Amino acid sequence: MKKEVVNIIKIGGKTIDNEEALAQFIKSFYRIPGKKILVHGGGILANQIGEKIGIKPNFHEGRRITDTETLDLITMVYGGLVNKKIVAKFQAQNVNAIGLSGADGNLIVAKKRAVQKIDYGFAGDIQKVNKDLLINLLSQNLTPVICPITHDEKGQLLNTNGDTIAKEIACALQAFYEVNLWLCFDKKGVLLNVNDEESILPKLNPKAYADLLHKSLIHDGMKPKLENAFQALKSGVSIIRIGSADDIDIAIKEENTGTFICA
Ligand SMILES: Nc1ncnc2c1ncn2[C@@H]1O[C@H](COP(=O)(O)OP(=O)(O)O)[C@@H](O)[C@H]1O
Ligand SMILES: CC(=O)N[C@@H](CCC(=O)OP(=O)(O)O)C(=O)O
Repeated sequence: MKKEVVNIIKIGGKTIDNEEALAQFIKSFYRIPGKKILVHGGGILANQIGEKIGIKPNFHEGRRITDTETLDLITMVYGGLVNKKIVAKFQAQNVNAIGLSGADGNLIVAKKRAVQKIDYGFAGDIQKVNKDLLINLLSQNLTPVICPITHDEKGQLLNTNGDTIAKEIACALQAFYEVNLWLCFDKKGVLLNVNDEESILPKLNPKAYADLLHKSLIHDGMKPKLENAFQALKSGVSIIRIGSADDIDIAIKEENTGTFICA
């Protein structure tokens, strides 16, 4: 029997930080047919608000190092400001959205990352996704809007990369739905030259990715994004695309846009 489609879309900090881009994205999201889940980041806003109150951002290979103060900051920014603003904007479009962190409904259980070469602080590695909760919410025509915060079931909140959350949700749901995973960011796709928007790679397979890594053409947040995309591919997620949140309208019309992740 053909499975129903669920679109899992992640938007990043640069879309959230731009009122116009966010409004446009929300309008386009409304037009995507079928069931939908939105995962959002908010890294830029967390950096900006942090700077104002004396909390400096600290990253290693695109992943934030999260001390106690930073954890409080990101809980307020991702779980409060960003999540609730997006939910309200959806309600204005008649999309009945429900905002969740990984602690709500025990949605995402994670383990604090063990200190190895780098101490990432309160960063969570996902152990379990409550797929039954998501299936239940989707069946009631609710649209989950998920912020990048997880918990350890012992009362500790943890910071988890938004692309990783979207990937883990995609993997957890792929046995029940035909999952389309869209990792949206500020550029048109994976670029051969990060300074040239026209150098977009329409397709990327693991071998070509290894080659790009070897040539140091992938850095910052693109590294975790692509690692997540290839893990989703391995787990059997049907369609994985990396592209601009501005181009989601084109993508809905089935026109080629962004970078397709393929085997
Ligand atoms: N080869 C590449 N193609 C496109 N972007 C790249 C590439 N290598 C590094 N990047 C950088 O990665 C960024 C995306 O990662 P990130 O900022 O974490 O995204 P987001 O927070 O929007 O999900 C891009 O804005 C770009 O600066
Ligand atoms: C552990 C880790 O890196 N967490 C990310 C979560 C937010 C995120 O993914 O936001 P963007 O998509 O806007 O980058 C962070 O705090 O930056």
